[in-house]
Amino acid sequence: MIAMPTLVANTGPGSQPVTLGPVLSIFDPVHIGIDEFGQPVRVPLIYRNMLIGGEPGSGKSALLNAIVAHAALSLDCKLILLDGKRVELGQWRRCAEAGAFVGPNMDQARKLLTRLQTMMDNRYTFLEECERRKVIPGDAFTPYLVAIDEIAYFSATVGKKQDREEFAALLRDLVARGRAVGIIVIAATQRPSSDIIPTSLRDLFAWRFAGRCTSHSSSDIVLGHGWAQQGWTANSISPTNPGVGLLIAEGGTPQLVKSAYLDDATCAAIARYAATLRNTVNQQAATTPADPAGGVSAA
Ligand SMILES: Nc1ncnc2c1ncn2[C@@H]1O[C@H](COP(=O)(O)OP(=O)(O)OP(=O)(O)O)[C@@H](O)[C@H]1O
Repeated sequence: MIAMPTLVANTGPGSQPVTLGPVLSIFDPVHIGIDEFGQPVRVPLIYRNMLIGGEPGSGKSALLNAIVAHAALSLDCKLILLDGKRVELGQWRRCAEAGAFVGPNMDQARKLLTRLQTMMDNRYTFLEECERRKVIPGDAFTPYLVAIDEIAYFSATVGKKQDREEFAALLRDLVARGRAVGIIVIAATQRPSSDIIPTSLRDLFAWRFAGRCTSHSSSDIVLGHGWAQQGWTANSISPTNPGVGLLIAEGGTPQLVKSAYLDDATCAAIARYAATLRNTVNQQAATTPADPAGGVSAA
């Protein structure tokens, strides 16, 4: 595991470095909750994607926020946020890249994913020329975490059919090809139906979390066909226990997890702290071009 470094910023020529506080790394496993035995559940997200499904109120946004919190505190990761409701991920707006917080605007969503797709292709060209297969810690390529709450808003609800199809195709391409170049997609949907999550798309997500679902088949749409018949169904989760869900990894068996929960005040406090860290790093990078580390180092 990569150690949690402390960010040290130089405040100007001749001044003493200022310690800002600890930061995380997106190359570290992300704490998403506890298992049935109260043990922490940490999932590696780098080179992977996660699909979060479940009925309204099952705790999807809460899990998404816990993951975004880790990414926001990881200064080796950039944030792209798409949130049709604006308030689910809104607290992280200042941590996102410029222009990379998209609310209920299909046009902006398509343009953002198109830019990401172009960047992904450029990164592959670079890796190919360097005879490498993937990004690594400390690389010139910073990983991106793309959080979407909720997929169906863009892929099935708003805009023209052609635009929705284009959005779905772009998302599929990013999920399919983005992993090696450091693009991590975490997407939530309250409609785990086959028109929103076709098997071909679901199977591209290495991690899948099914919060309480209204039916066995909705649960299977998230986890994979046949799990309900084997007794693993998110339909049996109590509606009075939000945040509980079944987590499955590629090729694994579902595991019961209670997701970590950050209330609004805690989320806001972490977001403010992360935004301050990020601003400091960006300012240092802008004002001290002669220093290859931008005047900021992780010590
Ligand atoms: N892990 C958790 N622990 C405790 N309470 C939780 C947890 N996750 C969610 N909750 C509670 O459940 C409520 C609903 O959660 P959340 O908004 O994440 O659901 P959702 O599935 O995203 O709903 P929607 O689809 O309507 O957006 C939260 O406001 C919170 O009170």
